[in-house]
Amino acid sequence: MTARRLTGAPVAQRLRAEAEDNVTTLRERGVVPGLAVVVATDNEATLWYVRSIARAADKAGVHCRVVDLGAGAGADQIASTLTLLSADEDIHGIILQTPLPPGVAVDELVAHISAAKDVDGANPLSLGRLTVGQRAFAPATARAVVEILEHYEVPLAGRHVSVVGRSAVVGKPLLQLLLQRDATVTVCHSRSRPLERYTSEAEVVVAAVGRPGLLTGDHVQEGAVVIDVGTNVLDNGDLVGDVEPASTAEVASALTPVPGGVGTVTTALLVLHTTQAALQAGEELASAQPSGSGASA
Ligand SMILES: NC(=O)C1=CN([C@@H]2O[C@H](COP(=O)(O)OP(=O)(O)OC[C@H]3O[C@@H](n4cnc5c(N)ncnc54)[C@H](OP(=O)(O)O)[C@@H]3O)[C@@H](O)[C@H]2O)C=CC1
Ligand SMILES: Nc1nc(=O)c2c([nH]1)NC[C@@H]1CN(c3ccc(C(=O)N[C@@H](CCC(=O)O)C(=O)O)cc3)C=[N+]21
Repeated sequence: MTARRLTGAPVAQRLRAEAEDNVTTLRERGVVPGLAVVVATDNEATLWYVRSIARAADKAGVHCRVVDLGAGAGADQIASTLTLLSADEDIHGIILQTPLPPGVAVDELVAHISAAKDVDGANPLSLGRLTVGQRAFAPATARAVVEILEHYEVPLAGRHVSVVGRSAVVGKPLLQLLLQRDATVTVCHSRSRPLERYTSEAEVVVAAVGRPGLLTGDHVQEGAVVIDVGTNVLDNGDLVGDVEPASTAEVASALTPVPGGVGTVTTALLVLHTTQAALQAGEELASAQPSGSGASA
């Protein structure tokens, strides 16, 4: 079998169109959606990612404010920045980029991002709300996986999905999104041995680990759909996923490429989430300040 390439481009294009519709609606209300990206690192890959978010936002008509606190920023400074942005009316979405300076823990800081502006689902409250089925933004990457599966009409209800990786950014929220769609889900991690025991029984396999070549054709069953979330930069500068494409494509029925797969959709979703947060902020304001006569009934 030669696997079909499930590229992210058509999925991202549809999400961008949705974001542009939202921007048009917002503009009619005199609102320019604003996304703040807080950075405290000089990590090259992160800075590249921040530039690509800023480009995508600009193209969609979303104002992107990069708040670069430098690699020497302390936890207090980052926390107060997030608190200020959470109260800033021009900002509708906030992302805190990792890695953070040594000794600064991300878990406590993300709690300073207001849930309404948490467009990358980083605040533990967002994951909690997602888990019990309340409205919350899922981390863009986790949602990107589901958007790709839905775009290519890969059924999820009643199917077995094996997710490799249990981080709060990908594995855990993805588990919730898949359960919402009635999949049966196995979540694997570094202690799941042998890994193929848990991946070879699944109709859909998602790799989100950060290790080139972790998953091969030997790990998946004939006809499986494989989603590669990994973005690993090799010494020669090449970007590769967690899945060995050649051997996997011989067994799988479909596979997302890296680059050109999940990553492209992730950025589009961050922008879309920001426009959705801006729309929601407007709706909440309207219901909090009733202006018409019927509103007080
Ligand atoms: N395309 C995109 O938009 C994005 C891509 N990524 C990429 O996805 C990858 C994962 O990112 P992230 O979730 O943040 O990474 P983390 O390092 O936070 O988590 C990695 C997970 O993989 C598990 N793991 C490690 N080794 C193995 C192994 N040998 N077998 C099975 N599981 C293993 C870990 O297990 P344990 O919990 O036991 O340690 C952990 O749960 C990275 O390549 C990252 O760059 C991430 C976010 C967005
Ligand atoms: N809390 C958190 N959220 C993240 O979303 C997150 C993170 N942490 N840590 C780091 C990873 C990495 N990541 C990428 C997103 C998009 C591309 C992307 O757009 N890639 C394109 C282009 C790549 C290229 O051409 O170099 C592609 O795959 O086609 C890549 C990588 C988000 N991450």
